[in-house]
Amino acid sequence: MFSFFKKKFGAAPPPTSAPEPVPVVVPVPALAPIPAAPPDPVPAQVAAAVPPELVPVPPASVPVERAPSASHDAVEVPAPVPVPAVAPAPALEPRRSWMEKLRQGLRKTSSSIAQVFTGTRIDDALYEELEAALLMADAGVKATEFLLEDLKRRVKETKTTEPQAVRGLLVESLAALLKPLEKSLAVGVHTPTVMMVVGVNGAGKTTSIGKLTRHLAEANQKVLLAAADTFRAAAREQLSVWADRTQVEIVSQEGGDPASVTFDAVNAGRARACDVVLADTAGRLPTQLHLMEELKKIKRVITKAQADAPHEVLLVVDGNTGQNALSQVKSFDDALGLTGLIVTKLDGTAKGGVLAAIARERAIPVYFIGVGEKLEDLQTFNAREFAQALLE
Ligand SMILES: Nc1nc2c(ncn2[C@@H]2O[C@H](COP(=O)(O)OP(=O)(O)OP(=O)(O)O)[C@@H](O)[C@H]2O)c(=O)[nH]1
Repeated sequence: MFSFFKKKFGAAPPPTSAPEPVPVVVPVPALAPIPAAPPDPVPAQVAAAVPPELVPVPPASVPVERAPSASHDAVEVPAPVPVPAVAPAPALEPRRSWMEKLRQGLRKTSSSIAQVFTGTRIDDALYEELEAALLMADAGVKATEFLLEDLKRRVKETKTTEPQAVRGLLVESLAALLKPLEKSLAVGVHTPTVMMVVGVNGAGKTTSIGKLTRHLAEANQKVLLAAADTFRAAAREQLSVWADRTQVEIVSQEGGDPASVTFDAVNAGRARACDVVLADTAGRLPTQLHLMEELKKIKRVITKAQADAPHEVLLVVDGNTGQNALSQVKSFDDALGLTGLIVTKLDGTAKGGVLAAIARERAIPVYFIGVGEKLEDLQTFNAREFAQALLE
């Protein structure tokens, strides 16, 4: 069973519309393995509709896991004791296969960097080659400068003399640079947690929402999807397919105002006691100012439906676009105030260095990275794993 975030309740929330934020979130930093078999028996018609790589899940009405709670009208609510999340048994095999996928996906980026360390001496030529390789990998000037400085310091401090050992030190430098991007997506503090997902056309928004919904449903979260891409029928259909597969509800409307669809969805999510409302928006370029205004309107309207929402504004970026992805991060962040990123399509890219550029120039948490179209190809971001996959 997946549990990359877990809710722990110290007490049941009061039945009013302004609940105290009693729930404590204990995020688990890494994804547990994908189960090889469905955890529960599922109706035949559901099983038949699900493609082989997906495991059917029980309906979304599965009760949310809550700790035994105090009485509703108890005046003194004991402070919730932060209970360590029940970490899944170390799932070495699946995580290892994820590392293999990541390594494979980043091979185009990593092979040119690996070349740098094939010589016998640590000299200016090595650092110059490394600089060129990092720039070619779209790490950007600032991150490249930072990494070179940091690496030279480590080489000096450790009195390293072997080029291959320098490679190991670069893993340390890169892992340290990327570390601030590492953060778990948490749900459970707000009911529902409202997430708005934005990005340019084809970045992988709908696919990522589908995968994320699946992970959430697996963690017994009741999810409602808002198809706020009201222009493209195919986008709504694509989201409906994911909703069917994951047995979650969807609010969708043909040709309507995306803000009003989202407003209805958030209200429905509140009325139906959903844990998460995920709004898929239409793809747009940051230069299409009227469409960026539309996104701002969707965000404002979400706040009207639920005063403290949206809790997450997630940008999905195509990692294969390198420095372009960085400029998207900056533009969408300036317009909307992003809370997290999902970086897709890191499979087969020569531009995997872009995460370093993001870390150095606009360090917005990367909740997930994607290396393919299958469910298991979207996983939590781990700085050290990424650095190792890229450089070792
Ligand atoms: N190789 C690869 N393909 C991916 C990944 N994530 C998504 N895709 C594919 O990218 C294509 C576009 O994905 P969508 O989810 O439709 O993108 P979108 O951002 O919702 O697109 P619009 O609705 O047009 O804005 C699909 O064919 C996905 O299967 C990934 O990590 N790797």
